[in-house]
Amino acid sequence: MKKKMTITSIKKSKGNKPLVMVTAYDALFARLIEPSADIILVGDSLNMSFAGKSDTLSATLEQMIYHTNAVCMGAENSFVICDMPFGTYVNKDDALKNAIRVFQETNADSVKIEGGVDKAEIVKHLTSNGIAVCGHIGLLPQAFRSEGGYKIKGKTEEEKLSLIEDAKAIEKAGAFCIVIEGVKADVAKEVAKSVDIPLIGIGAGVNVDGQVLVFSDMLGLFEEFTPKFVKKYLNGSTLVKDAIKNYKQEVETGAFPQDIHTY
Ligand SMILES: Nc1nc(=O)c2c([nH]1)NC[C@@H]1CN(c3ccc(C(=O)N[C@@H](CCC(=O)O)C(=O)O)cc3)CN21
Ligand SMILES: CC(C)C(=O)C(=O)O
Ligand SMILES: [Mg+2]
Repeated sequence: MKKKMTITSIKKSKGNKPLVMVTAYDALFARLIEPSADIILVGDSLNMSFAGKSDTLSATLEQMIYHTNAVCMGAENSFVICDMPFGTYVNKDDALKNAIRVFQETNADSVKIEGGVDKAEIVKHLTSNGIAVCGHIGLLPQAFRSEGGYKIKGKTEEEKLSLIEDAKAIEKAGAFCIVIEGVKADVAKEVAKSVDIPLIGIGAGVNVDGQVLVFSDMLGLFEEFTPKFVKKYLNGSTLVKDAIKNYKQEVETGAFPQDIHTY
């Protein structure tokens, strides 16, 4: 059986072994992902990939708690991180109240918060009250509407310096790791070198301390869009559609059910 990672072992992995993070939204997939993943992220991307919405902004705390419970049921030996959804950490009191709900109502090991220098005080308030926090810097999906799209970061010297400041501020606030999303690879490499906690990349190149992908993207199940950073390790949608088509044919021709499926 797999040994569950801890805050300490995750921190120690920096410079030793890349961390493997995958999202999951339910017990079924969490169980399939658990053997290979170091960390399972219950991402608010579930609002798109599970609930069919066009961005993450309308995900609710109740939804995140529901899905986190399902994931924890399927992956009892995995370190589980629950994304704090949009609007649930606008100030430190709200953030703590809502993160405590996640800790009391699920078995999550940590929460994730989007933002850098501007969120450092909130991160500090959570970590000093017993909530382990994973940061998230660079492209922030919850800023989709305010920024008018998903914008790759680190394209200017100014952006590079501000990413380094973000990482340092989140580290100083007590976070044990940081997701860095949609950042030029050479810049992400420098950001990773500027802190002692692991930086887990998504669309941030290979010179970081780990990688995260959305499971439905990497399994080729999500057809709405495919960011450049996604590699499809399975032709999921083709396999599923072909299987259902096969079932349809067998139902319509009477080839299914056979004797072995019949009482
Ligand atoms: N299924 C899924 N996968 C994800 O990776 C993901 C979600 N959902 N939902 C939340 C956010 C949104 N993410 C996204 C979505 C789109 C792009 C995208 O279209 N990127 C463009 C580049 C944009 C630019 O150049 O500024 C691309 O071509 O990759 C990136 C990240 C990452 N997250
Ligand atoms: C893309 C990952 C890092 C995420 O935040 C999510 O799945 O919601
Ligand atoms: Mg997210």
